[in-house]
Amino acid sequence: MSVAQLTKTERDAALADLSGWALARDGDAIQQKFKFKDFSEAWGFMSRVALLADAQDHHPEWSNVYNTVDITLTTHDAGANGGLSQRDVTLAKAIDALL
Ligand SMILES: C[C@H](O)[C@H](O)[C@H]1CNC2=NC(N)=NC(=O)C2=N1
Repeated sequence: MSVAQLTKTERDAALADLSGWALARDGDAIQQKFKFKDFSEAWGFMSRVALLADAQDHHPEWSNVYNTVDITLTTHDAGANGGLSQRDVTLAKAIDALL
């Protein structure tokens, strides 16, 4: 199902309201790298994000290397080939609220 892509103005406003997220993929995604004390802390964070993501039916693209978790948020169903939508911003805010 198609989801509305944020306009440039909406995107800039959303970004100003988030902490630590940067635009990626020519504005079609936001990305942040999180760093933890060790693997256990990183995995605990990922578990909590996974529950949030599934509850929102909106899933991150991510990778983990020991104590770091790199998250990219984009909406597959927005725009022609994926884009940034309010669903990404909502999930990013919920992730920020975990920390
Ligand atoms: C059917 C299901 O609701 C969709 O495929 C959801 C699942 N999770 C999703 N996650 C992300 N990141 N983008 C989507 O467009 C998306 N769509």
